[in-house]
Formats: sequence, structure tokens, C-alpha cells
Amino acid sequence: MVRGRISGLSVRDVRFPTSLGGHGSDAMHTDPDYSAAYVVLETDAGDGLKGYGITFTLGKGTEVVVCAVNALAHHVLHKDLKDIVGDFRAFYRQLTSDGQLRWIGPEKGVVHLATAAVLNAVWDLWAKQEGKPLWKLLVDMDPRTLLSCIDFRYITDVLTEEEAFEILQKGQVGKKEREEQMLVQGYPAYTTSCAWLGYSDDTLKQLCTEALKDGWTRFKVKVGADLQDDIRRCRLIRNTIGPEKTLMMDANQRWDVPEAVEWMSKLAEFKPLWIEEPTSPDDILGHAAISKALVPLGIGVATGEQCHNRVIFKQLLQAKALQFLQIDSCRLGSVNENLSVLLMAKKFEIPVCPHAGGVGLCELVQHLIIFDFISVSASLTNRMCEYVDHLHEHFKYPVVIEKASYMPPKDAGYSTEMKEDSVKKHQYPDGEVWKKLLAARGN
Ligand SMILES: C[C@H](O)[C@@H](O)[C@@H](O)[C@H](O)C(=O)O
Ligand SMILES: [Mg+2]
Repeated sequence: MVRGRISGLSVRDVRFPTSLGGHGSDAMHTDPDYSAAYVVLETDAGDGLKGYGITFTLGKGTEVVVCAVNALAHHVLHKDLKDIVGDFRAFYRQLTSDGQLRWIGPEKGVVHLATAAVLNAVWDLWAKQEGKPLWKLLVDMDPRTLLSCIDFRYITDVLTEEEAFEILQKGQVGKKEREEQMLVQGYPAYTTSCAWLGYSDDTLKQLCTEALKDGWTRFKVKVGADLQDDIRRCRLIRNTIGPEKTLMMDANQRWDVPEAVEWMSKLAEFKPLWIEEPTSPDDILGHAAISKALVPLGIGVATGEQCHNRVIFKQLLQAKALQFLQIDSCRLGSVNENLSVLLMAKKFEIPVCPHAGGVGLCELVQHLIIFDFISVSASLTNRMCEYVDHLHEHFKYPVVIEKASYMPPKDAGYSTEMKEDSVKKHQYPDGEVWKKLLAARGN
């Protein structure tokens, strides 16, 4: 039973100095400090349950998102949780249609990241009150209620609510068996933690060798800054993992369209399954042109981690601009908007391979993709979820990986809660970790 009125919202700027070790580095983000705007919702229900929500950011960007969360707070404060989730579509619209704030969006950029953080906290609270992990809350929800969480505005030309209902109805068949399958086998994952751009060749080789021993069979490597480096690194990885294992490449938006095609023709000998974010995330037709040009090389295009909203995903699907769709739990407007994208992907039969990593993204997105398999896609063909082995120790309910698969979370909620001690230490700029670092840098 959903209960209580939202009596408090706090948001904190939490940063981890990952750039010091080159973790997370790519062709465009050379010194990322994995960070989060961390939202906590309290209620007057007297049950001690709180809702925790994050959105993933890099370093300085966090302070801007924190401002945006504060600007949205009045929409949530003093609301009954029952009224929020009872008409979740209306609440989503209220947040995304704020007459003044939408001007700096709409449904994109900082204000949308802030929306994600707030709504992720609402979903965490809801799942906790129902005593279920979020994936299970979604799996058990009747289709009509699920659809009442989605804003179909701007996507009815490709997916109406009735079509979405039919998809969910079809998904009911075999649902129990698929849930069993997930609980036993988990959801297949691939690793990105072996091959950040800032890692030396020795580190790369060592991490790939260790990952192979741990049972990983799918690997992603960062490319895009220097062709000769890419050739050397990709050769090293291919030789280490062998010809049968799956390799993906990620350029993080580094190239122009013709450059992407040319560059990938030089890397084709290493047999990548996909090239991720070859160019600007906003260039739908550019992605379509690259997709078309890479067909003869057997390379697909993957994108989505910086895809603004459901409208851009709709057009990427309409334009046949991607072969692998990468949802992100913190870039889109939380579970609500991700549900609409999962349903569109199902309609177009494009496999969803979520973006994860960062701080907390694995914890969150595992819920969405496990739900997707059980209730929507019903398939594992060409599907896998990203995994990155950083910062899980800061979460109260960290992901569980077994045999290179995500095991479904068992604790109630959205796995968003961080350890208070970690938050305190990493809060910027007053946490212990930053005080020391800033002093050492002479700030
Ligand atoms: C800055 C980040 O580490 C990105 O490089 C990362 O999210 C990446 O694009 C990925 O696909 O994991
Ligand atoms: Mg990427």
C-alpha cells in the first residue's frame, strides 16, 4: 500500500576522483570524475522508508544538476505519494512541463537529468513501500497501470497506447518461466572496465586476461582519438581474447560522419559487433548514413547513452539509424520514459543493450532490462547489458554478477541507496576525500 506525504527533499553533490586512475576515460571525456546528484525523499508515513534517486554526471557538471533538482523540488514536496503514482503520467508531465523550467529543456539536458534523479527517487520509494525490487514491481504490475506511467505525447505516430497494451499482453505469455530463468541464470552482461582509453597497453592486456579467467566473453574497447593507437590496442585485445569472443567499440561522439565510416573500415579487421556513438548523439540521419555504410563490413551502430529523450529514440528507430539501442536509467526521464523506449524498441524489433557503468548506472538499469526480458522483449538474442567494475562498494545494495551475468536484485527498491559514509566522504567540496585532494592541488 502506497502511503505518506513527501515531507523532505535533499540533494547532494557526490563525486569520485576516478580521473586519477584514468577510469572511465574515452575519446571525448579524458578526465572524468564519476559523480552523482543524489536525491533523498522523506515522507511523513512514519515507516522510516526513504526514496533515493541519482543521476549520473561528471565532476563539475554535478553542481548544475543539483541546482536544477532544487528548482524542481516544489513539484514533489507536500504531495501524497498515492497521488503521484496514482496518476504517474500526469506527474511526469507536471515535472517536464514546468512553464518556466521547460524553456531550458524541454525534456533534455540538465533539467531532464534532474527530472531523472527526482523520479528515480520516487520509484525507489514506491518499490520499497511495496516491498519489492523495482524489476518485480514492474513485472507484477498490470499492463494498464504500467501504461498509465508513460507519457505517449510525441510518440503516438509510431506507438499508440493500444499497441503498447497489445505488446504487454503478449508479454504475459511465458512470463513466469522467464522470471524463473532470470532468477537462475541472470541477464547476460559485457564488460567495459578492461579498456578505457587512458589505460596503458600492459593494463589493458592484464585486465582482459583476468576478465577472461572470470568468465567474461564480451568486451568493449574505447576508440576514436588516434587511428594508429586504436589499431594497436584493438589488435592487442583481439589477440588476448581470441577470435570467438565478442568485441564492441565505442568512439563517444568523436567523428564526423564520413570520418566514422573511414575509420571503422580500418578497424573492421578486428571484427567489432558494433561501433557505439560514432558521431554527435543528435545526428539521427548521420547515424543512419553510418549504419548503411557499415552493413557490408558486418558492423552495427549502437547509441543512446546521450540520447535526450523518447522522441530522439523514436526517430533513430524510424530512420533505421541504430542496430543496438542503449537506454540509460539516468538520462531519460526515469523509469517512465524508459518504459516507452523499451516498448518502441520491441515494436521495431531492435535489441536493447543498456548503457551502464558510471556510478550507480549498473545498479539501476539492471532492473529495467530484467523487466524488459520478462515482460516485453522475451528474447536474449543479440542482447546484453553493459557492466563496469567501479564504485559498487559505495552502494547499500550493489549489483551481483555471476558468470558474467546480472543476478536479479532481491532487496526492495531501485538499488539506488548509497552508503551514508561514502556520501559524506565524497561530498564535494567538503567531504574528507575532496578536502585532501583540493588541499594537495593548492585550492
Ligand atoms: C565517460 C564515461 O566513462 C563514458 O566513457 C562511458 O559511459 C561509456 O561511453 C560507456 O559506454 O560505458
Ligand atoms: Mg558509451
